[in-house]
Formats: sequence, C-alpha cells, structure tokens
Amino acid sequence: MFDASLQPARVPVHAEEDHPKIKPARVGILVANLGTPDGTDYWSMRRYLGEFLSDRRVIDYSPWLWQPLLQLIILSKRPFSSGAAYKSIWNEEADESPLMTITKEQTTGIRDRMHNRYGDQVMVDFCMRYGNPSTKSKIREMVEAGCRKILFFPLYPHYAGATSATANDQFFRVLMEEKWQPAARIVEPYFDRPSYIEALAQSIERAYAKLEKRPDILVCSYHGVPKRYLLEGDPYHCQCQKTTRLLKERLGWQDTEIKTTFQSRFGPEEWLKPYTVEEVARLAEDGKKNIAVCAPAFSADCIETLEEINEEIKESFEEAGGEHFTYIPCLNADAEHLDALSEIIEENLKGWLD
Ligand SMILES: C=CC1=C(C)c2cc3[nH]c(cc4nc(cc5[nH]c(cc1n2)c(C)c5CCC(=O)O)C(CCC(=O)O)=C4C)c(C)c3C=C
Ligand SMILES: [Fe+2]
Ligand SMILES: [Fe+2]
Repeated sequence: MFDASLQPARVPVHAEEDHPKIKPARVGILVANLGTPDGTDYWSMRRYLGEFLSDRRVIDYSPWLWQPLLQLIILSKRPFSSGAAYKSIWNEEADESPLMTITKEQTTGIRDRMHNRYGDQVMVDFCMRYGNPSTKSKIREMVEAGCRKILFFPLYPHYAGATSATANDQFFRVLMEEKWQPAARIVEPYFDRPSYIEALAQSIERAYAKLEKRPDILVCSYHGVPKRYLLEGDPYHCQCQKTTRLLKERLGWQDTEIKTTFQSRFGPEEWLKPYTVEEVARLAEDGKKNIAVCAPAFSADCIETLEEINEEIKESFEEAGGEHFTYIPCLNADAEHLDALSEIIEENLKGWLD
C-alpha cells in the first residue's frame, strides 16, 4: 500500500544554476617517468633527492634509522656532487634535464599517434613520480577535463618495486582523493614485447652500421637494485636477463657478443652483479679493447646514462686499457620506440575505445 510518509520530502537538492558543468567523457593516457630535479642548485637537488630517497619502495630501511642518516649526512653532501653531475648534462637552452626534454618529446609523439587514432576522445600527458609535474597535478587536470577513465603507463620496460610499483602506488594514492574517481588501468612491463625488442635491436644495428670497426662485445648495462630485493621476490633481475637474451636472439648473435651488467650502486649493500664499472675494466684487461654499451632499462637518456655510463664507466674502461668505447643512446623519441609504446597503449585501451 502506498504510504506517503515513507517518501523523501520533495525538496530540490540544488537549483539548476548551482549544478556543476559535466564535461563530455574522455579517456586519459598518463605516461609516468621517475622524476628529475627542477635545477642543479643545492636546494633543487636536495628537494628532489629527499623525496626520492625517502620512498620506502626505493630504500626500505626503517625510517627511524634511515631518516637521520639521510637528512643529516646524505642530503648535506650528495646534492653538491649530484648537482655537478647534472650540470654536466643539463639542457641549458630549455633549462631542464635531458630526462625532462626527452619525456616531453615522447609525450608529443604518443599524443600525435593517439589523436590520429582516436581524435579528441583521448587526452595524453606525462607526470613524474618525484618532483614536477607531479602525478597529483596531472590526474587533477585529467579529471577536470572530463577523463572518467585513466590508463596509467609507467615508462619502465621492466618491473621493479623501486620504479613501476612506486609509480603505481602514487597513482592509486592520488585517486583516493578524487570525489569522482575515474576508472583506472595500469600498463604492465613490456620488456618482452616483440615491438620493444625490435626497436632496441634496430637501434643497435643502426649504431653498429656507423662504426668503422665492429665492437668486440655489447654490454647491456641495467640500473641495479640491492641483491636483497631479488632474494625477497622482485623479478627485475630476471626480466633484465631475459631482455638481453631476446635481444641476442633477435640480432642472431653468439653468447660471447653480448652480456648483462648492472650499474648505479648506492650505499654499502651488495647490489645485482656484475657491476658495469668493474666489468668494463675486466673486459679491457681481457683484451676486449673495443666495446659498445647500451642501457635497456631506461626509456630515456638521463643522468645515469649520459653521465654515469658515458663519463664514469667510459673512464674506467679507458683506464684499464680500453681503446674504443661507444655509448648507444636509449630509445628516447625514436619512431620505432613511440610506435611500440603506442601499440601497447592501444592494446590496453581495448573495451574502453575500439
Ligand atoms: C638508492 C637506491 C636506488 C634504487 C633502488 C634505484 C633504482 C632504479 N632507478 C631507476 C631509474 C633512474 N634512476 C635515476 C637516478 C637515481 N637513482 C638513484 C637511486 C636509486 N635508483 C639516485 C640517487 C638517483 C639520482 C641521481 C644521483 O644522485 O645519482 C634516474 C635518472 C633521473 C634523471 O633526472 O636523470 C633514472 C631514470 C631504475 C630503472 C631503477 C631500478 C630498476
Ligand atoms: Fe635510480
Ligand atoms: Fe633472475
């Protein structure tokens, strides 16, 4: 039986003119990289390193032990040495780091491809895990622009807790604050995708074709992580080893023509081995005087490749008697790379946009 007393009062919830404007629905594609300092001065470096090195996905020591050491010792010294290293590679014209310049180029290339395919239904942008532009600011912009679905793409070929997982954590943390939370998807690691391996192989073939003498060996130098992370279940080590194997198979090379090493050790713990800086010296001493080095864990050139590999690691090789050192740049904004990344994005958009 109808009982009028059980019905809600017919009070208007809002006047029409108060109603927020609802934008047409779009899909956001947000690519994410690690982050980079805003400048090479002490405070810019300290802000960036402080945020980065306080992330427990990166350094998992108890904050009670780690924070005093970080704040009082490391952050009083490292901003100077890292600032000088960044200064040696800084893009002076744009006043930004190479990682920032290249990430912008990659985003433009992906945006062009996505707009050609889907038109204005998609919005493409990039964010950084640490520093600017922040993940939070970019998700806000996307939600404001009407994105009810967001595809989040950490631009690391391999999974590591210290890279993809922390980027995803930040993405989800930011979504927790949205009143109208968009639907979300994250892109999985792509180190074994044929199109990525193909882009990598072609970049190596192009670099080799320009050299007068074929290098004795190609060193695939991956960013390291503490060995303990592998023992605790992080699959990064295995994904790096597999990348080298797939690359070798695609190039049709022998085992002796290519090898895996790990760089960028930080702190006193043992990291993944062999260490690049030691291995290149060993190669030179063993008579391999002509080597090439590439860095497949990085989607864009950055301090770790332009400064560490092409300056420090090169020096180690030459001091041990090495003669020809060729650094093969990351895939950056190469067309084959952007095609591969766009193919991965399209696949992950299935069911959202077809
Ligand atoms: C201290 C622990 C670190 C872990 C673990 C780590 C893992 C890791 N990092 C990358 C990619 C990049 N790292 C970059 C810089 C960088 N990395 C660390 C430390 C760890 N990284 C530091 C302290 C720095 C800053 C530079 C310095 O002071 O030496 C960058 C470059 C950023 C740029 O602006 O150019 C990238 C990219 C991966 C892929 C990874 C593990 C898989
Ligand atoms: Fe790093
Ligand atoms: Fe492994």
